[in-house]
Amino acid sequence: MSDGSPPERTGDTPAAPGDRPALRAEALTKTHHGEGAPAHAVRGVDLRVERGEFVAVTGPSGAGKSTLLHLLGGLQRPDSGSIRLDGEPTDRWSEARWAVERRKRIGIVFQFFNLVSDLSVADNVELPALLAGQTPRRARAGRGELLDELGLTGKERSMPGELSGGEQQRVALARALVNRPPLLLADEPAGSLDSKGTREVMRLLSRFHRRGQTIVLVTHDARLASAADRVISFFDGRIADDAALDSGPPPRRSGASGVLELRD
Ligand SMILES: Nc1ncnc2c1ncn2[C@@H]1O[C@H](COP(=O)(O)OP(=O)(O)OP(=O)(O)O)[C@@H](O)[C@H]1O
Repeated sequence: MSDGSPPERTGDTPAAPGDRPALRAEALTKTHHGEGAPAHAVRGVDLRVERGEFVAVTGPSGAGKSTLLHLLGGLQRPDSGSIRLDGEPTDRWSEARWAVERRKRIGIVFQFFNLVSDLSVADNVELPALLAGQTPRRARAGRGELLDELGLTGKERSMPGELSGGEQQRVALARALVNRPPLLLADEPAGSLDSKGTREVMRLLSRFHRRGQTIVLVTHDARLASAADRVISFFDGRIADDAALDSGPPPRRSGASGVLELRD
């Protein structure tokens, strides 16, 4: 229909009032054109994530998990398909608009922390808050609260290079969450950590989830995935399985496809 018409009904879900999943992707595709043959990283993915849901996306290397997460966070653009955040279509968002919206409503954490190496811990965490328009006083207060909660009090003036991997990842989490984004996208957030660091990240994600944080987590790690409500198996650019987990560890196999046959 033409522009200006009421929001379209798309996919198999009727557009009921108040029916606003945190995230809705429809028929997403993305092909990377690099040196060699084109990589069909995401091939027609439909995904719905409810508010407050914790979804783990797992699958073999090269399956397209990171690409999917990048699309969901607007870090890459799909070739086709659509993404709605809280029911709002993002298809026409410019890069600048995505940047603004990310600051407000999407926290992103990567495997390699992506901290600014020549800024202190405090500044790394406050920066997104300041960029989002918070007053310095509020940014400082938010930073203090989060660092406290993440067990990093006393590290404010440290530089990232002076911290352990686990500490740096906690700073990255603080930075992703300082604007209290409704949605957290995490790409292998414990990928470079030892088992203690992995446990820490898992505990923190679970804690934020219990408070209502919506989380989409890409991970190879079955332990991390087991903290989620739902595990999506991604294979060859597509969702091969999508299964709810019973709450609380240990996770159980769900059905014949064995979605939790994950190995470290
Ligand atoms: N920027 C890029 N340019 C070219 N090809 C890319 C690019 N990014 C990803 N690819 C290719 O797209 C496919 C999917 O990659 P992606 O990183 O999304 O997979 P993944 O499941 O996250 O893998 P891993 O678990 O190893 O991180 C791979 O074949 C990869 O080589």
